[in-house]
Amino acid sequence: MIELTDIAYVRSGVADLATATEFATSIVGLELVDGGEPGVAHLRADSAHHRLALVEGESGVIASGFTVADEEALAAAETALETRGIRAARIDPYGCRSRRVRAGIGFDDPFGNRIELVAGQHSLATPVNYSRAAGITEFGHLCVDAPDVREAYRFWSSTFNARVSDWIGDDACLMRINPVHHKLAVFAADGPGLCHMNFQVAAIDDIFRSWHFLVEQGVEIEMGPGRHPQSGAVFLYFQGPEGFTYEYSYGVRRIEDDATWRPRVFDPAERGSIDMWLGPTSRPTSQPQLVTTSELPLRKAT
Ligand SMILES: CC(C)C(=O)/C=C/C(C(=O)O)=C(/O)C(=O)O
Ligand SMILES: [Fe+2]
Repeated sequence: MIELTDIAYVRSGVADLATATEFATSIVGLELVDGGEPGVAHLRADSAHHRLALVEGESGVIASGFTVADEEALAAAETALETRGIRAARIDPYGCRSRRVRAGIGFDDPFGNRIELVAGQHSLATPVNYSRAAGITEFGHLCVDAPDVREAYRFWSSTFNARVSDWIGDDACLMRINPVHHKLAVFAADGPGLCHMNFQVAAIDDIFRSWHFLVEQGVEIEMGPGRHPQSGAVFLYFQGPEGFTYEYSYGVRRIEDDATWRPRVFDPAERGSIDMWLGPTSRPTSQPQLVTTSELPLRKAT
């Protein structure tokens, strides 16, 4: 069993880096960190060096990153994956520098989502200089796509320390790797992709303040404000450039007593199973998975 200690980052390919970066800063509120790497924008949300890396090139998600404890754990994970017939490749030194990690490996999950495990993710000591007062406190969760959500859960729970917190029928599986209700979700879709990337905000007021701001800016609101009955979080989903969906949420449930938690199965046909406030619901737009890692050639960091 491979122990994931946290979610690390999302790496996304964008055809128009300037527009995607402008959106991630001025609209979402992330800080643009000077990564010293032409063609890559590193966006910070919390103490980690970055949580979102936008890489100029083909449009689509490149990888979803998770941390493991250290380099020994990473080597053990590589062996464990290979034992299961999953070929994991080391991320080269330039790739590690770009990701601000000491070491990492990449592999495809059974549905074609590119997953990276990393050790030694860099932190920054200075407070985050948010580009807009959106109230962001941290990278909350990420959500990938798969055609068979139950099979995806079998993969995540048998390979990693991921446990289901709740199901939305066979449409979604919400998984935890620590007491937070979910750090990883899998949504049903025809193929692999990134359904959305979530940032937690400090207060319910931040959700509603951002809602007005986003509407004023002409941003497409995909869903919300509403409240998910699974995590109890108040949410707002909105669409960034090139089909990248962002979510803000506030008030996610923590499952402190792991042993007694029983996952619930919500019926997606029930009005209210997605939004307890009964607002209009829609499935967030996904960014498709890039089949080839088209971010190459990686340029040498200065
Ligand atoms: C939009 C999906 C179907 C949904 O309802 C997701 C639930 C939650 C939650 O309970 O907080 C998420 O944020 C999520 O899985 O992304
Ligand atoms: Fe979410």
